[in-house]
Amino acid sequence: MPIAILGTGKMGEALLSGLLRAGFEPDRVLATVRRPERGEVIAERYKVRVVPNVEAAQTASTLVLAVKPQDMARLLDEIGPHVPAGTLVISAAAGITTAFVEARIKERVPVVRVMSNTPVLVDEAMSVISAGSHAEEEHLRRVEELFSPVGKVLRLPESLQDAATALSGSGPAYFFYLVEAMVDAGILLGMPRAAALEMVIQTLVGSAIMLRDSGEHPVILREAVTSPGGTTIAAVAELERHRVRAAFLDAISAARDRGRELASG
Ligand SMILES: NC(=O)C1=CN([C@@H]2O[C@H](COP(=O)(O)OP(=O)(O)OC[C@H]3O[C@@H](n4cnc5c(N)ncnc54)[C@H](O)[C@@H]3O)[C@@H](O)[C@H]2O)C=CC1
Ligand SMILES: O=C(O)[C@@H]1CCC=N1
Repeated sequence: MPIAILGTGKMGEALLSGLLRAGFEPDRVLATVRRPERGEVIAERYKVRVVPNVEAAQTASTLVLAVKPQDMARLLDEIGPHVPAGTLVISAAAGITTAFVEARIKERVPVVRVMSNTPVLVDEAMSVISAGSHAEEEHLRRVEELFSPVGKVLRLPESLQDAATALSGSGPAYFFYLVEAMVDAGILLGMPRAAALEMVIQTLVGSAIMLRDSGEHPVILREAVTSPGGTTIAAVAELERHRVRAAFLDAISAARDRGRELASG
């Protein structure tokens, strides 16, 4: 039985491409779109069948809902009466609770909420999953099987999903923002733009791999770079003076709060 992505935008396409890289046959994957031109692009690029939402809901044994939170109620109103019992429904939207999805589907179906992130495009996603009230161990395992080929999967209680959205769902944006800011700093110091970008990206990649593979706490890794009376501490002192750590705490709390608001439109 096929799997269907409903709402094949940026995240839906990233998940679709991940499923195909993980070995799903294109003829076992369905996609739905709002705009026909987008449908042509998706069908041409991935050789999957683009179908109406109701057909996807009636045909697929697993549905991945990847529309924007603000569009979720309308999508569920459309497909809710047609989703057969036993269909696994995976919601990938920020802020939308499993209860919100369950309440709009006529049959009693297992719902699993997933917060993934765009590194799914390079098989390095962080996907946080939580079970809805009718989802059992076997459903969580099926979701793990779907998402583990494209990155890490972590089970957490649904009460932490908005925090996960703020931390890892939106997280790539914070690193890209940091890269932009560091490249600007390089430009300020007279570094050619291309050289600055290359230096910052390689520094980020090297640091990320050290964090992942060394098992050391980030404080230890930072201390190893920070010589007494040296250059790094001069920079860290400025970051502290500008309250960058406090800004991160506030920023990520704001993202969590925004997630909580999204289900109400
Ligand atoms: N972009 C990201 O980094 C992440 C996004 N998400 C979640 O993924 C979801 C999608 O986000 P994006 O891909 O960024 O947005 P997007 O706007 O690129 O994709 C949504 C797609 O759904 C389509 N759509 C809307 N209503 C539809 C309907 N009734 N039937 C069929 N298609 C419909 C839109 O035309 C659009 O192509 C959101 O709920 C977001 O919270 C989750 C994690 C990360
Ligand atoms: O910005 C957003 O609302 C989505 C959810 C997580 C990442 N992007």
